[in-house]
Amino acid sequence: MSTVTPLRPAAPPRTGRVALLGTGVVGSAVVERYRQLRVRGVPLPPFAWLSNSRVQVAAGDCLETAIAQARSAPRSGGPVPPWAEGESLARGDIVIDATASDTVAGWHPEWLLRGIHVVTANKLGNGGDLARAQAIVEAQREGARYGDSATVGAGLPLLRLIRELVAGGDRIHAVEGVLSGSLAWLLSRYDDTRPFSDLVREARDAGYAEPDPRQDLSGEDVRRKLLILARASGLPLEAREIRVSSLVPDALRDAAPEAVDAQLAALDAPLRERFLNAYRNDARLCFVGRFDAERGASVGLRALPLSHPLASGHGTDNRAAIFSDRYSDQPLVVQGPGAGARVTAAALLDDVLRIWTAR
Ligand SMILES: NC(=O)C1=CN([C@@H]2O[C@H](COP(=O)(O)OP(=O)(O)OC[C@H]3O[C@@H](n4cnc5c(N)ncnc54)[C@H](O)[C@@H]3O)[C@@H](O)[C@H]2O)C=CC1
Ligand SMILES: N[C@@H](CC=O)C(=O)O
Repeated sequence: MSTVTPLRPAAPPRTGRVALLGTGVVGSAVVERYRQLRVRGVPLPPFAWLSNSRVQVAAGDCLETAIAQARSAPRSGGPVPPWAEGESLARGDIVIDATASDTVAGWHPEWLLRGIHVVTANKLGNGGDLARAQAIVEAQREGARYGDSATVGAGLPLLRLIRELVAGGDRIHAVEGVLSGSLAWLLSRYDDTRPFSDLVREARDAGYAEPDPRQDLSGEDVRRKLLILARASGLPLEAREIRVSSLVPDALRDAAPEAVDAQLAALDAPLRERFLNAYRNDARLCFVGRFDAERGASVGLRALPLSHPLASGHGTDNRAAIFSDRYSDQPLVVQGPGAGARVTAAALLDDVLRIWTAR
């Protein structure tokens, strides 16, 4: 009798492509990293197309040409985004959202329901309206996956850690931390030798700030991150339940987008006063977000003693302490760079790879 080694059925060919929305600071870094990873032989899905608010461009053979074409496309005032009318997405595709657009975030649940995986740096998916965040969780039951590592800490393993603790049966009691990379950078650089507003421009040019830096300075960006973390912890928090102390004076808050730069100097005097008060008391200014399952949630500037664990980071470092059943006395602490195009792009492509290689 001959022995026959059973043949393994051939693995079905992989279908699915990647498409990118947003060709700004983060989107451009995604394209750059995608190219580098391909050269190194990392197995990534083929690139179908990329789009911004003006145009949709097929990736073709040269991604650099495609992104240059998209970035130089003239402004279009149409009400419908170009990708909504252009080549569509199909089941198994992975769409990367590198925009700050509420319209795009509104599509996340719809794409998931259609079997399209979503990978996002845009926090308005699960860090905005609670109903949308819940729809995103529901829609994943259909099989498509949601990659949101980039939305908190620019990919630091903080969100993942919370989900793993929850999956292991731990209850999260509180999370407290410095969750804004741009504000961490600003407050670690500010020493009253240059106006605060100058540093804000530098943070914007370095790619740490939001497209509108008022989103950082008002605490709105940290509020979104706190919502994402709280919801991942099982707390269905609404934006209005977080007390936010904004750093933005009224004149800057009310400025039209094109007038923001000219109004940034309104930040200088109040920030100088807060800095000098902290300095005289041997304290350091830190912008801190905290949610507590029992005591509510808040976001704002605090003067912390130099010995405080949250006062120890450098540059864009985020630092977050997780208190849970198993980490009740000594918190679990995560620290590392929490803003910047390169770390964010890496987090997005990590999620793409996780989805692509798990199929
Ligand atoms: N810079 C950072 O360190 C981090 C940024 N993020 C997030 O990444 C996202 C992108 O940030 P940036 O690249 O700095 O912004 P950006 O302003 O440089 O680029 C935004 C892009 O989105 C496009 N866009 C806007 N509306 C669109 C629409 N309806 N359809 C298609 N494209 C549209 C714009 O045309 C532009 O290409 C934001 O949500 C931000 O919060 C997340 C983590 C870290
Ligand atoms: N503007 C954000 C960028 C990352 O989310 C920040 O400053 O942390």
